[in-house]
Amino acid sequence: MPAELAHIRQIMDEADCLYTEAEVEAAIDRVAEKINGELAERNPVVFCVMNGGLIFAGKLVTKLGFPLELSYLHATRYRNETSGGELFWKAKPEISFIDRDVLIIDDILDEGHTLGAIIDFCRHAGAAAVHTAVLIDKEHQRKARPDLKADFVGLSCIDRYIFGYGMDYKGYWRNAAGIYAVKGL
Ligand SMILES: O=P(O)(O)OC[C@H]1O[C@H](OP(=O)(O)OP(=O)(O)O)[C@H](O)[C@@H]1O
Ligand SMILES: Nc1nc2[nH]cnc2c(=O)[nH]1
Repeated sequence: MPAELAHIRQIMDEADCLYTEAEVEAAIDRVAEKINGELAERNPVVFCVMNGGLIFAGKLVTKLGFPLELSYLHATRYRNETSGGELFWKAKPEISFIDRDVLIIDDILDEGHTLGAIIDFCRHAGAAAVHTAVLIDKEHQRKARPDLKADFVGLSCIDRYIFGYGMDYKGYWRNAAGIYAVKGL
């Protein structure tokens, strides 16, 4: 086994489980119920933020009981590292959302640079309203805009580097069926 892959396996072996699969699934159910209550009549355009938003968005939208259009955008600032840098747009939204409600779905609200920039982008591009859903909100005092909260939040977590349910450790373990914190980070 390549040394790098052994390290990736060891990360899982030593990680702390913050939320089990059952706990995350229950949180996704709760978020879906809230969105069904608030957006069912708004005909939103839904954007998954790639890559991390993939699992949460995929699971969430199947629980939304109203017609919606689903697409993606790709903005990244961690680029498989464990600390963030400049936001880089890999793909801007292709579906027009001028004068429409938009729902942005992402995995994690950490410092908030990513979600803030996406919200700004959608507003400047003519969205009527921008709604945001994140699977998990990390609790600390380093938020880029302390007033920026996601409208729909599944879970919250302590200030550690986490992976699973779409979130990666060096590009791996987005597939982990639970949310884990890396030992020592
Ligand atoms: O709140 P912030 O500190 O801005 O961090 C949150 C963002 O970081 C992750 O994306 P990342 O840049 O790692 O790309 P990825 O989705 O491909 O993992 C995550 O998916 C969020 O989009
Ligand atoms: N995988 C992962 N991506 C992030 N992006 C911002 N914070 C995190 C984190 O804790 N884990």
